[in-house]
Amino acid sequence: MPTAVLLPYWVDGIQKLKLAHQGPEPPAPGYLPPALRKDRESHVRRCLEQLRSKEKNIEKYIFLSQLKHADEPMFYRLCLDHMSEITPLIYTPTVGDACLQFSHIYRQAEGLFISYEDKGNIGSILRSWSRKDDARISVVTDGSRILGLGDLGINGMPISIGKLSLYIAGAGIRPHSTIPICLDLGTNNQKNLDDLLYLGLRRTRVSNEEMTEFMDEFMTEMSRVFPKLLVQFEDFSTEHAFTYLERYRHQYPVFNDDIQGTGCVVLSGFLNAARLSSAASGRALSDQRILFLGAGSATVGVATQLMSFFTLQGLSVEEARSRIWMADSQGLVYDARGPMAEHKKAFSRKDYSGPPIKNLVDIIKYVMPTALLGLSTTRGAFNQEVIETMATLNDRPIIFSLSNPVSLSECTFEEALQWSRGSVIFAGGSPFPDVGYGGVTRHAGQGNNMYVFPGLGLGAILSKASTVTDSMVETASLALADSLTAEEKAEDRVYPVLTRIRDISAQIAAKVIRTAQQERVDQNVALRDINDSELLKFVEENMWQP
Ligand SMILES: NC(=O)C1=CN([C@@H]2O[C@H](COP(=O)(O)OP(=O)(O)OC[C@H]3O[C@@H](n4cnc5c(N)ncnc54)[C@H](O)[C@@H]3O)[C@@H](O)[C@H]2O)C=CC1
Ligand SMILES: CC(=O)C(=O)O
Ligand SMILES: [Mg+2]
Repeated sequence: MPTAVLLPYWVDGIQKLKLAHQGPEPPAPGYLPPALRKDRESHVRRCLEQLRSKEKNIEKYIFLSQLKHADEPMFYRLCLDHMSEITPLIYTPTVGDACLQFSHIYRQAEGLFISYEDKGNIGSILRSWSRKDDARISVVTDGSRILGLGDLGINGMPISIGKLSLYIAGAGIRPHSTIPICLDLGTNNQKNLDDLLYLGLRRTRVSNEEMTEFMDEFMTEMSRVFPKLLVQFEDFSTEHAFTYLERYRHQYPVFNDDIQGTGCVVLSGFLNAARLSSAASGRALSDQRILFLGAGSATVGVATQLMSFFTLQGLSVEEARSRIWMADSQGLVYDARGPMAEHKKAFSRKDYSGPPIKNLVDIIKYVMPTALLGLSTTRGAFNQEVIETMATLNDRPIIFSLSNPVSLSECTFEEALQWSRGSVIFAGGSPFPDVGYGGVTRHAGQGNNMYVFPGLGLGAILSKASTVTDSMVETASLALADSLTAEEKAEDRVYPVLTRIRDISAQIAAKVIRTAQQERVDQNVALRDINDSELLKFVEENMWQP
C-alpha cells in the first residue's frame, strides 16, 4: 500500500515536497514481521490498543497524525470503523488543542505553508506540490480566527489538515487529491510572537491592501497550477471571510465553510428541531422566532440561509428577516444603536429604538424567541437563568450551543437538559456525550459543518462545477435534513448518527450534482444523462475506500 509521507527538499533555496514511499509496494516480505505478512486485521487491533493507551487527547492526536504518515490506509480504516471515537480526536475539540500547541508538537511536513515572503513567487511554491494533476480540493486558512480561539497564525494548519481528513473519511475523497494550506500573513497574537518555537513569520499581520494583493496572486496561481481544484476557505477573521468569498466566488470554484457550510448544517438541524417543537406547540415553521448570540461570519451565514429558506416557503424577504434577531458583545443589534460592521447591517433590527438591551435574559424577554442559537465563542453565556427563561417561554425550546471547541461552548448538553427540565431540543458545535435524563438516554446533535462539507465537496468535484452556487449549498442542507431515519426521528435527533456519514455524503453529493446541472455550472455533462439511482451508484463507486 502506498503511504503519503511528504519529505521536504530544496532547489535553489526553494522548499519543495516529494512523496516518500516507505519501502517497495507492497512492502517486501522481509520488511514485515511474520505475523503481519498474512494478517492485517490484527494490526487494526494493535493500532487501536496503542491509541487507547494514551491518556491525553493531544497524545492521541499526535499518535494518529504519525499513523497517518506511516500507514495512511490504516489511519482511515480506524477513522471509518471507529468514527465516533476518532472524529473528536482529529477534529473538534482536540484539533483546537493541536492548533494551540502546533509549533511545539510539530514533527513532520504536511500540507503547504505559503507566507507573505513568498509573494511574487507563489506559483513556484504551488508547483512544488508533487501530485498536481491529482489535486481536487484544498482547505485554506490564514489562521486568523481558528474555531473560537482567535488569531493563531500559522498554528492554524491543523484545522486545514483536520477538515481534509474528514473529507477523506466522510466522503471518500482520495487522500492524494487533497491539499491542506496555511497562509502566513503574520499574526497579532503576542503569545505566538513571543514564543521562541513559533513556526510562523515573526511579524504582525499585513494590512488589508497587502493581503488582497497577496490573495489575488494566490488565487490566480492556484487556478493555474491546479485547474481542477475546489477551494474551501476556513477560519478567516470575520471581514476577510466575507470579502474574499465575494471577491472570488464568481470566478473560481470556492466556498467559505464558516459562512456557507455552517449556514447549511444549522438550517438542516433547525428544520428537524422545528418539527419536534411544533409537535409540542403546534407552531408553524414560519412563526419561529430565532435569536442568535454572536453576530459574526457564522451567524450571518446561518441567518442568510434561514432567510432564504423562509422565502422559499412563501414569506417575503422582509417577513423572513423579521423572524431573526442578533445579539453581539454589546447586546441586541439594532439600527438606532449606532455605527456597526457592514456584515451585521442586513439583520440589524429597525423596529426597536429604545435604550441598548445588553443582558441576554432581557433580550430573550423582549424577543420571545422559540430558538436560541449560540455562535459567540462565549463559554457559559447560556447560563441557568437563560435556559430557564427559554423553557418558561416554550414547551420545547430549541437551544443550539454551536461555538467550538467545547471549552467555548455556550452551555453543555447536560446543563441544557437539567435547566430546561428535559424539554430542550439541543445541538452543540462539538460532540457532547449522551445523557440519561428521566430514565431515557438523550442524544445531543452535533451541529457542525462537518456533516455537509464532505458531501458538498464531493458533489462539486464529481460534477466538475465551475462555481459553487447558493442553490448547491441549499440542496446540501435539505438533503441532510431529509436524511434522518425513522429510528433517529423517534430518538428526537436533529442530525443523523455520525457513523452514517458516508451514506449521507453520497446522498448529498448526488443531489448537489443534480443542482449543479440545473444551474448549468457542471462541466462533467455526461452525468446529466443518467438516472438518479445510477448517479448515486456513480458517486458511491467514486468514493475511496481505505
Ligand atoms: N458549529 C459549527 O459548525 C461552527 C461553529 N463556529 C463557531 O462559532 C463561533 C463564532 O465563529 P464566527 O462567527 O466565525 O466568529 P466571529 O469572530 O466572526 O464572530 C464572533 C461573534 O461573537 C460575538 N461575541 C463575542 N463575545 C460575545 C459575548 N460575550 N456575547 C455575545 N456575543 C459575543 C462577537 O461580537 C462576534 O459577533 C466560533 O466559536 C466558531 O468555532 C463557526 C463555524 C462553524
Ligand atoms: C466548525 C468550524 O468550522 C468552526 O468552528 O470554525
Ligand atoms: Mg471553521
